[in-house]
Amino acid sequence: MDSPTTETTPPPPTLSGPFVGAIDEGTTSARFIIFRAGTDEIVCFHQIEVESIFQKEGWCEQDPMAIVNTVNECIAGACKKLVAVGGKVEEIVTIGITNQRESTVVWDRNSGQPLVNAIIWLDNRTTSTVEELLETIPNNARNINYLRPLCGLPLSPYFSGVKLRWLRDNVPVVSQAMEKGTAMFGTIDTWLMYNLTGGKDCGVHKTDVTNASRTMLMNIETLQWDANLLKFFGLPKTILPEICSSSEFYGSIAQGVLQGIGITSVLGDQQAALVGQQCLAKGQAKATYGTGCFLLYNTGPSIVHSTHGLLTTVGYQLGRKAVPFYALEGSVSIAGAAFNWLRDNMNLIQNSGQIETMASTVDNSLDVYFVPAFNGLYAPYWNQDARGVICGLSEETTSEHIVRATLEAVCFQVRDILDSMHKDCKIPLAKLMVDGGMTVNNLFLQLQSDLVGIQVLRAKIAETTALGAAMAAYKAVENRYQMEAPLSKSGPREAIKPSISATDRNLRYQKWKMAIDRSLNWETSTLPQGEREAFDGA
Ligand SMILES: Nc1ncnc2c1ncn2[C@@H]1O[C@H](COP(=O)(O)OP(=O)(O)O)[C@@H](O)[C@H]1O
Ligand SMILES: O=P(O)(O)OC[C@H](O)CO
Repeated sequence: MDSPTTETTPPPPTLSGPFVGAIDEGTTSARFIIFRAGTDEIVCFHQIEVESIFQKEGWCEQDPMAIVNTVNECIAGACKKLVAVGGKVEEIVTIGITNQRESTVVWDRNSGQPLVNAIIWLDNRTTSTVEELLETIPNNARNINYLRPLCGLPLSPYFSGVKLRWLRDNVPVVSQAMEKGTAMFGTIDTWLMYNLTGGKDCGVHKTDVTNASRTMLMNIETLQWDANLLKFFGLPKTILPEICSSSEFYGSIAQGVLQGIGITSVLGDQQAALVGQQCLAKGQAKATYGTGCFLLYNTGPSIVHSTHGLLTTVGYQLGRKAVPFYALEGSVSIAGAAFNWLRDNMNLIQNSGQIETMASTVDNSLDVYFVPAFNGLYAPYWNQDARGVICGLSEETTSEHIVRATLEAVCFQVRDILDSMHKDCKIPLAKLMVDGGMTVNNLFLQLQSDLVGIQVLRAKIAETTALGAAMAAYKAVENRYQMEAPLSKSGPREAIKPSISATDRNLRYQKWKMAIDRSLNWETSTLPQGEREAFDGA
């Protein structure tokens, strides 16, 4: 008789914690990433695209409930993967939130339901609101920098206060709720926090200093809502969340797989990337290239007011009693988004993997310059009437030249910002830390280094934004954690150095400036009298 065989099942894999989770709710996608605590090691993650709704030209909205549902799906998906690789969800010690900034949600205090779709940061329906607000500035000054001493920002459709004012003026359900005291406002961090911690039943209504610094309603010195700013925008204080530091206990998750786990950090995504890149000392800077591109320069505890078109913003405040660190920011609204446009509107590419291949088949852009000012130009121009232009087309121009010119457009916009930073801070940057979706593209990073004449250092991991939120969250629960300590054991960052001459670089930059001139004020430019009559009569 055969002896019975004993079937041995392999023991399940084990992976010990502690772990830290980070929600990164970006403009194009949401993700939940689980890190090994205190390191940049990603254990697993789950990512889902979020749909934008374009109802009218220049408008961009998202469904607030879809944002919450997507984040919950990402959390569930990543936790499932954690278990699959042998980890335990109970070993997630805390989580952090990082988010697309300025995007504005208004909801009802009683039902917890949104009153309107979220107005996304790059929506420019509020151009006329800015015009109306400019009219109210004393002495007919019409100065976009009027509020800068208070909030560090110029008047622009970009910021939440302007979007809220538009909602008050144009959506009766919002203005009525504001009058009755039943409206609640939040940027995406606040909306997520409220829902994750229990919604209408017990959800906390809080934001952090970095997100609040993008509303135009927070005083950049006191870090509190400012009565004069609220009066200027005609908004009631009752709608506003409590402002907290970027690293402290906010509340606990009310239900789902992470029920009971605390949320201990909140940072706007660009500030989170500053932390994730460990730009934690004055004089360090990073650029994140995603939908838009955002360059932040750490100015330490001092507030530097830009006179060259940059924003003054809170970089981070890592604890209730911690000293806040500030940053100068150069914001570019269209970076990777220009490639989405080449794909969806122009059919020039099918996917982002093709960008580098196509652009590499030509030696240069054949003197083509593309200013993708689809919704105006942000820093340093702040010209809401600028529109996109492609200059220098010839019979020889091919799709490849246009794809390459699109990469160069992002690089030139970063040069615009670095020139402003140099003027504001006097010290030129020696190197630039880079991260974000576009930085997988090697040719792009070489062009960036060439066109600015600076060494570019690629981040070790692509998810520096989520990492920054995870670091700030862990700091709130683990006293011994040193954020400045080396995160990665995998050697130094990859450095990309300039390979063209200064003369070549400057000539190309002059051409870029000529293209910028053609793009500025396009929307409000009038035809000369004779031509206008001919046009009207046609
Ligand atoms: N290889 C590439 N070359 C250039 N751009 C790219 C490449 N891969 C992705 N992108 C761009 O990067 C953006 C996505 O980056 P990501 O950091 O995920 O954005 P976000 O945080 O804004 O959601 C998209 O706009 C996409 O067009
Ligand atoms: O979605 P991203 O990464 O392009 O970031 C959006 C910014 O926070 C807008 O200010």
